[in-house]
Amino acid sequence: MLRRRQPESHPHLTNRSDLKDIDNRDPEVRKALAKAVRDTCINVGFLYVKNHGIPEGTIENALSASKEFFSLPLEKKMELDIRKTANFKGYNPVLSSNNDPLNRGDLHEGFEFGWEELHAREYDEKRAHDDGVMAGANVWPSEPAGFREATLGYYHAAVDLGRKLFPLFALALDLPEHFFDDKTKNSAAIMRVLHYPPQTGPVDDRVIGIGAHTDFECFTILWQEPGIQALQVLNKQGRWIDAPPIPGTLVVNLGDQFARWTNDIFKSTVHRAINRSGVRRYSIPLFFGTDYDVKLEPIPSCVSPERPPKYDVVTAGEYVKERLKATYGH
Ligand SMILES: O=C(O)CCC(=O)C(=O)O
Ligand SMILES: [Fe+2]
Repeated sequence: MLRRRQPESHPHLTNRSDLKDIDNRDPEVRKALAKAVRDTCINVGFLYVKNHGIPEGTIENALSASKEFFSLPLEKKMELDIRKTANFKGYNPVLSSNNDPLNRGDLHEGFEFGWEELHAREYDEKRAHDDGVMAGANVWPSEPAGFREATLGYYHAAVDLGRKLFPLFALALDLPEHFFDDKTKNSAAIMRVLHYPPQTGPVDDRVIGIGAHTDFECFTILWQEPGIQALQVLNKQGRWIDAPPIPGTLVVNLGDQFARWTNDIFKSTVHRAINRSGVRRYSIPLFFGTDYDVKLEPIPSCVSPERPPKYDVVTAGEYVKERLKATYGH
């Protein structure tokens, strides 16, 4: 396993974790893995994972389905306009979202959905209740054929990975490894497939692929298209550091819910993406939160007289919904 190598002094992020031991129950092995993750969570909040267990074919299927979807005429895609749903599911066209309030819009289009069984299409009442302000079904396009199955296939594989990462983060916080189990029963995970058209012409710093932001949930698992540099991370010195795609790896970055759970001990890292490659770029982030009805209360060991609670307590659903409203403007 490679250890952190001071990303501040590197043009590229280098933090990597090898997840080949993620299913190993040996407490010493798990402690070592958690220790490596801990350092990164506290100092950088962004790492690459290899041996993540999501099959290449699953990634390829989701990617080719989303490429086909994005190549449909705009009117067709707009039938599923994300602004038609109260729970922010569906399609957002180029420039319809704005992640950085100082910017003029994000130069990407996306399609967003949440938990759903592959074979039981009915939305069950219990979930609708537990999801509180975020309750509501997914919406799906009628074409391309197989879009739902291909994207949900990736979703479920990534959720399996996410479920294995929560215990690792708990260990990294010196908590019992099942600390998050009762807070993550419903997989409040949102997946987006994203398309960034190439950005050409005069540079306007206020119109980029996705403006500077932190993610809203606990952590994000991000697949980015190989061979295209676009993603950047803001380091402690306020400099943008490239986070290029590394074949065979996924990016895992921490978000605001973990910052809230840990009273800012875990870092919610500011990042952005700019596609000046001259070709289309695709990416697939999957955001893992605690269940929507769960309150984001600081973990007791992260609070002390010297470190008083930094955030108001809200439920995960209220927090995510507020941020989505600010991003999509409804
Ligand atoms: O496309 C990327 O590389 C980043 C996407 C992202 O930051 C997001 O959707 O929150
Ligand atoms: Fe993000």
